[in-house]
Amino acid sequence: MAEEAAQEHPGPSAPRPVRCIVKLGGAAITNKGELESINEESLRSACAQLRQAMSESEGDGAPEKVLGMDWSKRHGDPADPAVDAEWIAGMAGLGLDTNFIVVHGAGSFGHFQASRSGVHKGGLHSTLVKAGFVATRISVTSLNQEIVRALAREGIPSVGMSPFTCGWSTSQRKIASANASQIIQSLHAGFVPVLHGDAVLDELLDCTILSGDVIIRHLAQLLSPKYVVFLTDVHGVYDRPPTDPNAVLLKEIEVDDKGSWSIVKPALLQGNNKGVEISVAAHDTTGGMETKILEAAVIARLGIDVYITKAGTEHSLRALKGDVSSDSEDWLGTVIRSSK
Ligand SMILES: Nc1ncnc2c1ncn2[C@@H]1O[C@H](COP(=O)(O)OP(=O)(O)OP(=O)(O)O)[C@@H](O)[C@H]1O
Ligand SMILES: C=C(C)CCOP(=O)(O)O
Repeated sequence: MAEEAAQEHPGPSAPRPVRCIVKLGGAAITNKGELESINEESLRSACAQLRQAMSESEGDGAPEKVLGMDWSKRHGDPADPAVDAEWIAGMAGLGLDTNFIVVHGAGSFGHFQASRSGVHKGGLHSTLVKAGFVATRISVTSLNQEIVRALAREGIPSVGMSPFTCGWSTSQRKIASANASQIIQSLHAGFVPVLHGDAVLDELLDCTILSGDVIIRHLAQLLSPKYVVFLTDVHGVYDRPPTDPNAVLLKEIEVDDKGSWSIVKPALLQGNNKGVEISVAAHDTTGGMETKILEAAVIARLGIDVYITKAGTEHSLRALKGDVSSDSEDWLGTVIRSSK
């Protein structure tokens, strides 16, 4: 099935517009250089900021009591988890606008297994690829479980959803089938769906890796969120890899109706048509920052603003709240928007 055809059947209609689709980038929430290692502080702060962005109360300064929803025993915990049943029974509601979708990347989970076995290139007749497919899914779904638990500890009613088990598939790496009805029903029921980049079946290649960035673009086309946020480990898109001390942060990029993009801010780079220089880690199977920019441009062309910024900063909190206007000089990140 062609990608366009896949988009014609989103399933039941969404009750109200999705407020935000957010990518928790693998580079931010994991230690990318260390196999299967979560950056606990970054994950905790991203989840706390998501809660703040969802909070319906203005806040009188007093810390809100959080209804923790992770009632499972954590590895190494001596005691059973505490469940404050009396307090829960007296609660009127969660006080959260949960109309968000979270998608996370793989970081140091999944990419390593996929690149070692070549899952992204396909060929399930090879035992190595088959084993790598299984290993990639074990790795990335274990990260998904940890992220769902971290969100649940912040009182966010999150539910994990894997593209592979929801029946999503590709054809030559492009989304061919991606039924979103379960996502829409979950939103409708007040849950926050938590998807992730995944290993999926491919009509022509047998299998491939579907990036979280591509999933976000697809969901944005289907559900028209008010804005999209990519949280990662750098402040945004630079004119060259940010490891270069002369790299300049691109603060605003415009996308025209043909999909071509141009730098608006900083003014000194306006009209620069040399493009952006990007480096991608050797074990990255989905194209790194390059994929993100391409997918972000498609989203922006729909008239949906995209914010790319660093997780765990005041700038990420503002982005999650949708509080970034075109004249926000003090906001650090890249805004990608339509020129119209
Ligand atoms: N021109 C550039 N501008 C910004 N970042 C760049 C550029 N070139 C390379 N990078 C690198 O891209 C990385 C972020 O992209 P990456 O795809 O790894 O992010 P992510 O979405 O957080 O991770 P994942 O794909 O694992 O979910 C940064 O660590 C940065 O060093
Ligand atoms: C299983 C894998 C490797 C998913 C990759 O997703 P991404 O990190 O969002 O590109």
